Amino acid sequence: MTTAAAEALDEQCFLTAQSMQSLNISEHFQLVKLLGEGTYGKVMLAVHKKRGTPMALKFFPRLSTSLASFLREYNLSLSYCTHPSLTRALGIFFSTPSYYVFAQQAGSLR
Ligand SMILES: Nc1ncnc2c1ncn2[C@@H]1O[C@H](COP(=O)(O)OP(=O)(O)OP(=O)(O)O)[C@@H](O)[C@H]1O
Repeated sequence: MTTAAAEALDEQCFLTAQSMQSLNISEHFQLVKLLGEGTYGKVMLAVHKKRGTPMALKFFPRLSTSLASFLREYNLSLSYCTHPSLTRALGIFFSTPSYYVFAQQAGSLR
C-alpha cells in the first residue's frame, strides 16, 4: 500500500468511527445460519427484519479485536468491493456489547 493510500485509509477509519452505532441485533436482523469462520471471528447469514434483505454479517469479537483493526477491515472491504470477484460490502456496520459487525452481500464466491 502506498503512503497516500495508507493515509486515506486512516482518514476513512477516523471518519467511520464517528458514525458507528450500537445496535441490538435481534431487533434488526434474523440470524439464519453460520456461513463460516475465519481467523478473526464468524460469518452469519442474516435477514434484515424490516426489508427482508439477506446478507452476510461478519462478527469480530470485541475481546480479541481492537476498534482500529475492525474499522480497517470494514473500510478495506468497502474499497475492494468494486472488484467483480469479491462480495460487495453493504455500508452497514455497528457494534453490540460483545461484537463489532459489518455486512457484506451473501455470496457463494468465497
Ligand atoms: N460474504 C460472504 N458470503 C458467504 N459466505 C461468506 C462470506 N464471507 C465469508 N464467508 C464464509 O465465512 C468463512 C470465513 O470468512 P472470513 O472472511 O471470516 O475469513 P477468511 O477470509 O476465509 O479467512 P481469514 O479470516 O483467515 O482471512 C469463509 O471461508 C466463507 O465460507
